[in-house]
Amino acid sequence: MSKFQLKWGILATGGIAETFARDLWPNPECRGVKDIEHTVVAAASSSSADRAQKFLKEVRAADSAKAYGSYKELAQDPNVDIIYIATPHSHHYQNAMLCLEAGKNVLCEKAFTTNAPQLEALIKKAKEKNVFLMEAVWTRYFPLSIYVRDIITSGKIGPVSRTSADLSMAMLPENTFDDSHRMVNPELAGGALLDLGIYALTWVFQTLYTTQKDPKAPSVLSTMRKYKLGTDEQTSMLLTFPATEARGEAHGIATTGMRTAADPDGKGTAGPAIRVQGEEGEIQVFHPAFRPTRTKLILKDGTVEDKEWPQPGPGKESGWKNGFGGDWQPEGEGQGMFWEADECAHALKEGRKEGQYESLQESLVIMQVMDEVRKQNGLKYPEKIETLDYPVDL
Ligand SMILES: NC(=O)C1=CN([C@@H]2O[C@H](COP(=O)(O)OP(=O)(O)OC[C@H]3O[C@@H](n4cnc5c(N)ncnc54)[C@H](OP(=O)(O)O)[C@@H]3O)[C@@H](O)[C@H]2O)C=CC1
Ligand SMILES: O=C1OC[C@@H](O)[C@H](O)[C@H]1O
Repeated sequence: MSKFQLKWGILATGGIAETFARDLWPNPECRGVKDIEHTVVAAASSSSADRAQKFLKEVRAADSAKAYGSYKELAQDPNVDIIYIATPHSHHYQNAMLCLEAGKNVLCEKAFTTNAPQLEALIKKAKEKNVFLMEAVWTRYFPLSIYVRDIITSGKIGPVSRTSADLSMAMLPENTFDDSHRMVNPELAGGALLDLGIYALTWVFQTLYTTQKDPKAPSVLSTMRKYKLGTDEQTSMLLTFPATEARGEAHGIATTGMRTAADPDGKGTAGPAIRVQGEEGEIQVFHPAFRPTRTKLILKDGTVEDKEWPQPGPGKESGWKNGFGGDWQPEGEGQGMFWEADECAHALKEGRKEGQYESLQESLVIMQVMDEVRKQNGLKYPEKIETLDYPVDL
C-alpha cells in the first residue's frame, strides 16, 4: 500500500517550531500509524534564510528542503502542502491569512488568533479557498484525550455535571521573563490566558462540549490578576454550559497562572490537575494539562483504574534528540505533537477541511469565551494586533 505523503512547510524557527518539526521525523509506524508519512520540505525565518537553513539541519530535514528568509516565499512554494505556523499569538492572524490567501492548508499554533472576529475572518478565507485549517491544540489528539472523551460518551461515569481544570506553572514572571518576552508582552498578546489558560479551557470544553451531540456555548464569569505590563498573570473562569440531551446544566472551572503550581513538587502529590465529575464516578488527569501522561478512573462501585500514557518514539538507539519537552519527555519518547500532524495528514487524505476532535466552530466558541474574559477584566491588546486589517506589517 502506498502511503499518503504530507509535505510540511514550517513558518518560524523558534522553540515550538523546532519541537514540532523534530516530532515529524520518527516513522509514524513507531506509534502504529501505517498509512501516512510526514516530510519537512521547507522552512522560513523572518530573520534570515541562514537561520531557516540552520533550523532545517537541526530538525533533520533532507538536504533538498528549501530555506526561506521570508514567510511570503514559503507561502508561495508550490511543493508545500501544509504550513505549520509557530509565531507568537500576535502574529497568527497575519501569518495565517498570508498562507490561506496563497491557497495553503494551515495548522496554526494556539491561541488561534488574538480575538474571535480575526478567527471568523480566517475561517471565511479557508472556506473561500477550499483549504484545511486547524488550531494546533495538540493535546486534543492524544490517545489519552480520546480515552477520556470515550469514557464520558460511554456513560461509564454517568452524566457529567462538572469539570475543573488547572494549568498553573510557578515561573514567577518577574524572575523568568524579560518585559519583551512573548509570555508577558502585550505587543505579542502575552499573558497566562492565551498561552496556558487555553489548555484549562481545552479540558473543560473537550469534556463538557465536544462530547455532546448538541453542544451549546457557555456563559462565563471570570477574574484576573494583572502583571505589571497589563497582561494577565493569573486568571480564573467559571463556565456554565446549558443542559444537553445527555445531561443537565454543567459547570466548568478553568484556572491558570504563573505564580502557583498545579504540581508544586513535580511528583503529582497535589493530586490531579483535571477532574471530570459524573454521577457514577470521575476521571482524573494529571499535570501538565498540555502533555498529560497519567489518568485515574474512580467509580462509585469501587473500581479504580490508574493508567500511564507514555508518548511513543523511535527509541534511544535511533540517535533522535529530544525537543522542547525537557523533563516531560523521557529519552526515546516523542513529544506527542505528531498526533496532531497525523490528524492533518488523515484529514487531507480524506478530503476533510477541519480537524475531527476540535471543529473550527468549537475553536471559535473558545476564542469568544477568551474575548469575554478579557472584556470582563479590561485586558486589551494593541490595536495593530487586534485589527481585522490585512496585510499589516508587524
Ligand atoms: N503546543 C505547545 O506545546 C506550545 C505552543 N506554543 C505556541 O507556539 C507559538 C510560538 O511560541 P514559541 O515557539 O515558544 O515562541 P518563540 O519565541 O520561541 O518563537 C517564536 C518565533 O516566531 C518568529 N517571530 C516572528 N516575529 C516575531 C516577533 N515579533 N517576536 C518574536 N518572535 C517572532 C521568530 O521566528 P523567525 O525569526 O524564524 O521568524 C521566533 O523564533 C505561540 O503561539 C505559543 O503559544 C509555544 C510553546 C509550546
Ligand atoms: O503551549 C504551551 O505549552 C507549554 C508551556 O510551557 C508553553 O508556555 C505553552 O505555550
